[in-house]
Amino acid sequence: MIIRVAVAAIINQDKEVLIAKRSKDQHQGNKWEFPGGKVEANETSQEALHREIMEELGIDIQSSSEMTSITHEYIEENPDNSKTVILDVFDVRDWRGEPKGVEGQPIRWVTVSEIDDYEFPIANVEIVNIIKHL
Ligand SMILES: Nc1nc2c([nH]c(=O)n2[C@H]2C[C@H](O)[C@@H](COP(=O)(O)OP(=O)(O)OP(=O)(O)O)O2)c(=O)[nH]1
Ligand SMILES: [Mg+2]
Repeated sequence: MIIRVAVAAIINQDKEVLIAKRSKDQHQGNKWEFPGGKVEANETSQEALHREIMEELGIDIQSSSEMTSITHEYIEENPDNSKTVILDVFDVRDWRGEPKGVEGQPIRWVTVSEIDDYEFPIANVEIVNIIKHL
């Protein structure tokens, strides 16, 4: 199974990035993530980004730019559970509203020097690296 995911690196004026905690029942549960979700059929990644970020954080993205795209294969013990994710990552600096964990998920603004204190899915290594060098 291959799934495309739209992901936001939301960065504020203090250069902090917004992270959210995945629930224990989700794939890669209990890890921190950059908010986002699956791209649906008949939707571009950028459209999915705007939709998911409104659903998850209640904010309206005003503009976003492509940051990177990462393909990663998660291999599970049960091969039926293995999946390849394509993470289309966007740099987001401009939005309307105040982010909230709309789905009850903990959210945090973290600085580049704090980011290594959080555990992310392995596919996120390159994203974290890019953010550190912005
Ligand atoms: N949102 C997000 N997903 C990530 C990141 N890193 C990473 O490997 N993933 C993986 C985990 C999941 O397999 C997939 C994203 O799915 P998701 O669970 O966020 O999708 P969704 O918001 O549509 O939610 P759901 O209702 O299906 O749970 O991508 C990340 O930083 N953010
Ligand atoms: Mg999601």
